[in-house]
Amino acid sequence: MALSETRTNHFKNYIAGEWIEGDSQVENINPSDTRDVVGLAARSGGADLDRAIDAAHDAAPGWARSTPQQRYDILDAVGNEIIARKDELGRLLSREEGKTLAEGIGEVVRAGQVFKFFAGEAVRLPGERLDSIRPGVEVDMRREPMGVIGMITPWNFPIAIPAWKIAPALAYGNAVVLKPAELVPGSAWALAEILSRSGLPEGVFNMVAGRGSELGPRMIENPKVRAISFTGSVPTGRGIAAACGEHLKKVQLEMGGKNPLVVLDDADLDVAVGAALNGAFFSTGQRCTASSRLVVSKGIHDRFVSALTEKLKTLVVGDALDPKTQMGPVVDEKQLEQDLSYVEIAGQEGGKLAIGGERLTLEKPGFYMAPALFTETSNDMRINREEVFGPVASVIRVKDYEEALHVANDTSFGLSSGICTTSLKYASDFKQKSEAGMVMVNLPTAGVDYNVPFGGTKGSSFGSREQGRYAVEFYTTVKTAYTQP
Ligand SMILES: NC(=O)C1=CN([C@@H]2O[C@H](COP(=O)(O)OP(=O)(O)OC[C@H]3O[C@@H](n4cnc5c(N)ncnc54)[C@H](OP(=O)(O)O)[C@@H]3O)[C@@H](O)[C@H]2O)C=CC1
Ligand SMILES: O=C(O)CCC(=O)C(=O)O
Repeated sequence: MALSETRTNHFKNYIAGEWIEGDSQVENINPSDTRDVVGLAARSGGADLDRAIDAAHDAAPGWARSTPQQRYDILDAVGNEIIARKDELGRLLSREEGKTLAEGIGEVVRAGQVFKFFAGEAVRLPGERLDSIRPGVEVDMRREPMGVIGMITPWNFPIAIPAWKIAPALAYGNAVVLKPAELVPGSAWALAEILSRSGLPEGVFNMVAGRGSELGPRMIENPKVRAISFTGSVPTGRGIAAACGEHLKKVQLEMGGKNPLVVLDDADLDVAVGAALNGAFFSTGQRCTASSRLVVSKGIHDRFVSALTEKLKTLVVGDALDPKTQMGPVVDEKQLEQDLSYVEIAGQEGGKLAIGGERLTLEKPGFYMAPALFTETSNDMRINREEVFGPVASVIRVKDYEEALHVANDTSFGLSSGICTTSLKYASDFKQKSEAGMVMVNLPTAGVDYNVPFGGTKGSSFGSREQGRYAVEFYTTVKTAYTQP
């Protein structure tokens, strides 16, 4: 089933080893050119979801008994195919989500690397053995699969986020039911299509597309689903956590951020401006790790603002598939309205708009916006408390490192944080005292490695970490076995 840029693609569900139409279909629209329909995607109701969960439940015991070598071979081959097709899959991703082609291809490669990483993890699943407190008794601790894992994924990383949930789940012997975001069904479909030819037994991987508000609660209520992994907004995440609590289901949530990038007087200006530009505006600011608060000390403030403003003046906003584009469109009309409304709110609260913030009308009809930078903001303004999830950043002027640290930590979120400084003392202190799950020194707050843990503190994350070998915690349960030989 090859992808087409000229014919209409049909993004079906994948259930029990078969491609299934949904109850109805929704158009997958290209945000760079709304005349372009990327495909027609299945929209299913509860019956398809129930069948997918049944299929996963039936397949789970067999897959749990598969050998580490079988899992390695399948996951490694999936990773290889994704990487080999990076240009084609990157185009599809950028066409449906709106990040630039370079970012789309980069994300596809990341997804492939994730599969290859977890192929390796499948053959080195750790166990432990301890001496019992009783004479002659042996105690073993083994990690076993959970069973069926339900996954609910967002639109902003349409292939990498499904990949970093699916790959560890399969590596550790679980069966999967994925519900991708309705806005970006193509990339999830392409991944499912690769998995469908990978040699996985029928039912081990299933994908059902449809409205989250309908399928999400139904997935959580189903007793055959043992754990839910979610990435998305805070309100949806909170609802999922509450429902999982009621149904005693293991849950992992990755949600928003209001990530600070601290810039100190002694920072290398080019490094700081580069980190801010990348962290705040690349991927159109649609990253939970985006640097939406730029906390800048007073000695470098004016130089930093002026250099960043100059960069933004020349940032090329346009069609995601045009190689000259440096920032693609916003994902859809609703998100664009949200971004523009925060520009208005920031202005009303006294923020000074240094540049951007308006809707752009370009040659092709799309959801384009000029990247916005606010100055003279304070940390109590809504623009600095609530996640915008678009190309909007604000500068908060502080007097010194101590105030910067305080402002950085004064938030209900705690996903990532960054500091630009040439001082080892401040870098080291910040790494220790920042209340974020991921801390960057002289690097953007966004753009993480696939082989280390990902996640935050406070309102950003809940449950154990994703990615790297720490993912084993969520996707397995520990069995303690006592033996009297
Ligand atoms: N942290 C992150 O990475 C992300 C954060 N966001 C934030 O969320 C805001 C809104 O974006 P949105 O896409 O609506 O985010 P949501 O949290 O609503 O969507 C994320 C996923 O959850 C599903 N979902 C929606 N409602 C429910 C529910 N009641 N139960 C279970 N699953 C559900 C969605 O399905 P479907 O979309 O198919 O209905 C999607 O697959 C953004 O503006 C941004 O601030 C958004 C995306 C990613
Ligand atoms: O910054 C990154 O590399 C990952 C961001 C992410 O996972 C997200 O925005 O959901």
